Amino acid sequence: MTVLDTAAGQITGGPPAIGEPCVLIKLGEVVLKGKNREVFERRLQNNLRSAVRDIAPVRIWRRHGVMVVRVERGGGADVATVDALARRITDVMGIVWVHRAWRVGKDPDSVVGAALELMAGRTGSFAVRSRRRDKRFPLTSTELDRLVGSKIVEAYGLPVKLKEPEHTLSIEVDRDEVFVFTDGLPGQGGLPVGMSGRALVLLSGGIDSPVAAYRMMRRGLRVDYLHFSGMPFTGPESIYKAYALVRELDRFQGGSRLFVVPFGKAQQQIKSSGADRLAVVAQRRLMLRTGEILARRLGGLALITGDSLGQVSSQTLANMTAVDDAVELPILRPLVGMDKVEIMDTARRIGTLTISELPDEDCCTLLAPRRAETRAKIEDLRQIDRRLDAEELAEKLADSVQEHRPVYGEGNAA
Ligand SMILES: Nc1ncnc2c1ncn2[C@@H]1O[C@H](COP(=O)(O)OP(=O)(O)OP(=O)(O)O)[C@@H](O)[C@H]1O
Repeated sequence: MTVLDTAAGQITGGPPAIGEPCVLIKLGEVVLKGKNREVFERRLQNNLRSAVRDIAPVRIWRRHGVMVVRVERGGGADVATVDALARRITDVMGIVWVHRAWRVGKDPDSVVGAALELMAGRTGSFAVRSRRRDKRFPLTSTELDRLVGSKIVEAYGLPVKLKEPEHTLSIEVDRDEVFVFTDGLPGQGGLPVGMSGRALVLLSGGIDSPVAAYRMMRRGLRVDYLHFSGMPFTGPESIYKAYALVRELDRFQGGSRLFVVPFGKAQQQIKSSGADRLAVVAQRRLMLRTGEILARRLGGLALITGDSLGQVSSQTLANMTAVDDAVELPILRPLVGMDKVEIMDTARRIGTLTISELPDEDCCTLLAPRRAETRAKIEDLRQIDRRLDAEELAEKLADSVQEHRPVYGEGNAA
């Protein structure tokens, strides 16, 4: 266990001398939820507990607009564990800032000890900002700022800069304790996963659909994933990619499920139905029909795709409308107004870009016509569907689905 020797500001062995390391969380839109706030916070607390389950058992407290995550008594509240908790919590949706903090007693020495530990190893200017909610504390906020500031200068020689410092050390004096923390890590924002219900993501091996999944989880949807492979006419590479993508995305919700449908034979049927220039849109309609059946079985309320208006010929407004016509569930397209560069930036940040860029034999290349239709007519597509008996075909495809659990565990939302 690591702890601090307050006088020297050094980490040494033994039980904590100055207080308890913990994590402070600033909530995002949850705070705007009025009467529903209670429900949102409960959901967030459940998600937090599940997300950190393999690091440490935790207790979560609400205090003055923040949440405090503390390791359960006997759970090993050392600095390294709490650092790991803070990093993991940055992936839990619904949180704006995550601070590794010290919860200390209401005496100036403990506050100084915590401040020295948090500032150890830093370079650049700093400022101390104290807030005193309990006026019985022996120092005013200005006196506390000065005391802690001078100890940091003495220990580490860092320059004080009150305007736009590189580091801000915050001290909050509450009724029973004091919290000391630094700038912290940005969270994902948004709403807690599970708050908005459940939906099914159509996940190709490409760049866009993983970003679409991320954006909808961030709006509180818990998602399942559906991938169509070209099997038996392609290799399993696209499935491996989908698997790797789901593993990466799982850190935002936990317990993700991937459903895979071998789609090669259905594509052959589309080809021989004479769909020609309409083949890509007809195929997309069949994918969504299949997705709708599966989503209903899973309790999903919507389908999610990575379409972005005008990005490829199948994503014109006319073609999207023609796809919508095949299903009753709403199709959510969170990327519809985003540029490719913006989508790629997000993919890079959430860690899916390098996986999406790996080569694979996409199922959809099997069907690419020489010139794809950009203004598909719904009546023509309905005719193709009748020739295919699309309703029954979609049922068969949904029955042929194979379920995978790329990450084991129960997930962090109900
Ligand atoms: N093989 C597939 N399995 C599951 N969904 C798919 C598949 N192919 C396409 N989709 C869905 O249809 C959307 C549009 O696919 P399309 O191939 O036209 O565009 P894209 O820009 O290449 O998308 P992506 O980058 O997600 O592959 C995808 O974002 C995805 O939601």
